[in-house]
Amino acid sequence: MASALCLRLSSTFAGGLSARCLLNSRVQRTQFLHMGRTAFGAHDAAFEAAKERLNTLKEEPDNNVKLQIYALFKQATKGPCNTPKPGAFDFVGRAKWQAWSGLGDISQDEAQKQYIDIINGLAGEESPAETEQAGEEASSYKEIKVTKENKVCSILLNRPAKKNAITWLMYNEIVQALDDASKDDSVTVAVITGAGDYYCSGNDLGNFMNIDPKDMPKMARDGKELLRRFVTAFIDFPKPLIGAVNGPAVGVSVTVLGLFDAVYATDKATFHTPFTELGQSAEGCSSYVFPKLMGNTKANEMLLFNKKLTAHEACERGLVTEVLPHDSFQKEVQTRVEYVAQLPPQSVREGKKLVRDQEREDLHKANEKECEVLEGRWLSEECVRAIMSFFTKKARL
Ligand SMILES: CCCCC/C=C/CC(=O)SCCNC(=O)CCNC(=O)[C@H](O)C(C)(C)COP(=O)(O)OP(=O)(O)OC[C@H]1O[C@@H](n2cnc3c(N)ncnc32)[C@H](O)[C@@H]1OP(=O)(O)O
Repeated sequence: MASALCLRLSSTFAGGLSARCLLNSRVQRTQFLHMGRTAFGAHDAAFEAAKERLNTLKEEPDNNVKLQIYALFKQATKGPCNTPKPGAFDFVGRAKWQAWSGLGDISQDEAQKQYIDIINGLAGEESPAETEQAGEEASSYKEIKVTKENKVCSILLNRPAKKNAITWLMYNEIVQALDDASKDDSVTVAVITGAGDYYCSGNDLGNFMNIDPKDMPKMARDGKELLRRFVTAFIDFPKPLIGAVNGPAVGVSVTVLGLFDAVYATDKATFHTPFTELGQSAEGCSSYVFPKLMGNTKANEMLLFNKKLTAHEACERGLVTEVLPHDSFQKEVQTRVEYVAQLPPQSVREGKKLVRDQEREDLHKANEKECEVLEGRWLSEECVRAIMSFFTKKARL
């Protein structure tokens, strides 16, 4: 069943690439050349250039972006969707159909324009030379930004356009940054925060797309291993780790907060772990830590029944140390972090170790167990359907 349901949004249907396929035959090319302005739109040259640019992108766009590109290409070249809706189990076909029909009757000209804008935007993102030349520390990180200053290592989740959703790359980068901060003697404290209006929207649901059905079990195994390593990096981080929750937090970004040493939240932050809505299950050691922090019934309210907490509720339940006013959040957090940074580092490390050692083994066991259960969940029909709903814009939290 899992393989029948899994999604494959391969690049061959993503607009420009399918454009190339569409125009492969001589007849099609001739038709294309004779379509002219009325059949297409006022941006023909730029549209052609955008198609070429799409083929030269170094990184494949996210699947939902591919869907958008596909839909706009169809609308620009064929007009409004006029094909029958694919059957219930043709998930990819339905996603494509829904994306195209979702454009309604916007004109071919407008579709061309949006297609060009998206592709030019993607191409622009691939040349971020200006920020690097602005004198910032050279860094190999792509989706987080790490800065070290005055003994503080700051890890910024840096995909604001996607609400800082965590991709496979980003999980790896966070593990790498924590490992580096733990070994760097110039660092006494680490802080994690988010760019833009969100702290983090949790696991990037695109992590589960673009998978060939036969590769689903491997994807689940690899995901389990990556998640295990990710959570382990938090359990064993030896220095003080502080969360600066600058906005809403979702999923795995909430659960691992239970492994931080202090969590400061703006009064605009919310805390949401919608695992069962997504056909998934608890991770980040939350099945162990949350009941200890807040008691079983309150933990269940979050982990099983998906209750979204305000910052004050999260503080009452012990997940947040202190709620700070949004307008002075950065400044207030900085004061607290600077205080921790100048404390005698060995003393703080020994103190943290004493506390963590009380439950370290149990945390590792909880992590193992949670990852095992999740591996099975990712292969379930419930989970695949929930992710599909997200990408076809039927369901947002
Ligand atoms: C190694 C694997 C380990 C796996 C560990 C498992 C972890 C479990 C979890 O973390 S479960 C939580 C998963 N997260 C979600 O379900 C959140 C999904 N997102 C939303 O519901 C909404 O986007 C929102 C409520 C976070 C924000 O809504 P809003 O309307 O304000 O904004 P948009 O929906 O328009 O979002 C802006 C763009 O960001 C993309 N995006 C947001 N969150 C995610 C995400 N988690 N995964 C992928 N993409 C995300 C969204 O698609 C928009 O992109 P677009 O502009 O290109 O459409």
